[in-house]
Amino acid sequence: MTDIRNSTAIAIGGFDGMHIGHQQLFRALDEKSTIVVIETGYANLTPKRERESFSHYPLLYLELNEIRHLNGEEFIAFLKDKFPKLQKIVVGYDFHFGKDRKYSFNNLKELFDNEVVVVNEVTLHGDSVHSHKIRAKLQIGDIVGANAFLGHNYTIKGTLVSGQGIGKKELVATINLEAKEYLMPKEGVYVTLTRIDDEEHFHPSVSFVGHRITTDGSFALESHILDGEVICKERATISFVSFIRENRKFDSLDELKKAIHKDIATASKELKFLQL
Ligand SMILES: Cc1cc2nc3c(=O)[nH]c(=O)nc-3n(C[C@H](O)[C@H](O)[C@H](O)COP(=O)(O)O)c2cc1C
Ligand SMILES: Nc1ncnc2c1ncn2[C@@H]1O[C@H](COP(=O)(O)OP(=O)(O)O)[C@@H](O)[C@H]1O
Repeated sequence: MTDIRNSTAIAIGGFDGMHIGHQQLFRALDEKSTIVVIETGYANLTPKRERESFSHYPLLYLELNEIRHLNGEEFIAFLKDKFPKLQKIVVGYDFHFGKDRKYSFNNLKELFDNEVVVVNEVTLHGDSVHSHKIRAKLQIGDIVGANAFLGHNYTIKGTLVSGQGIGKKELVATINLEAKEYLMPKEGVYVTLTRIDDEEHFHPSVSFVGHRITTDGSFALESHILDGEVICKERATISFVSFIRENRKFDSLDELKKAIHKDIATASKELKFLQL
């Protein structure tokens, strides 16, 4: 296993999302590098250790409370203690640290006796890429926009829970998931790809996020697999591709069923098109 104490370069930030702005920082790292994650407790795009799926560098997690009181000199000393061979610190143009976020990259440059790389603002179509903007896009169902900022599909890993038991009998079979640590996209129906347990591949799927206002009104995150019956034992991963329609209250299960079949046709068509 890599010993992170041998790292010669680090990138620092919150890194919720591991979006294209963050990826730009990682490009400035060297072979022996570590990503230093400052945990604020608000990460809900790539909560906890999910950030690890989006980089091959090891990650060191620091609680914000551990470092928020440090002044510039103390912060550098803290980093040097963790990384005795440190030669390069990589941060973005808006990186701040210390009490009241008082210190910026300028202070790092003044105080660190080696290289400080400051990555310029990463934008997409003139819009600055940030985690809070990705959250805002997901909350209005703009999956395509969120995915473009992320540089990958928005992905939720959930644990299997039981549903109401009417899906399979009266509608279509679904895998019901719980994923409390993630930001839920706007309520509605989505074209998705779903990975079951530890399978290596994703299945084409259509997913519902929201309160089942037509049936029992409870909240659900559920995925219907399009390429045949599957058995899910413990968990599944939903990768969001695009938004199909809003959540609706139907007058009967029959009408809901018709709508679901239309959703299935939409998702199949879009995913076939993507695979071409
Ligand atoms: C593709 C799809 C679309 C759905 N759309 C709606 C909807 O618009 N309104 C709603 O109340 N429930 C919707 N549902 C959720 C169903 O109400 C739910 O699957 C049904 O209540 C069965 O739940 P169960 O799996 O817990 O038995 C949708 C489910 C799927 C798979
Ligand atoms: N759009 C961007 N362009 C360049 N650097 C960025 C961008 N977004 C974040 N960074 C840098 O990445 C690191 C992590 O930032 P963080 O505050 O966690 O991201 P966000 O602003 O997306 O929540 C910081 O060093 C920050 O300056």
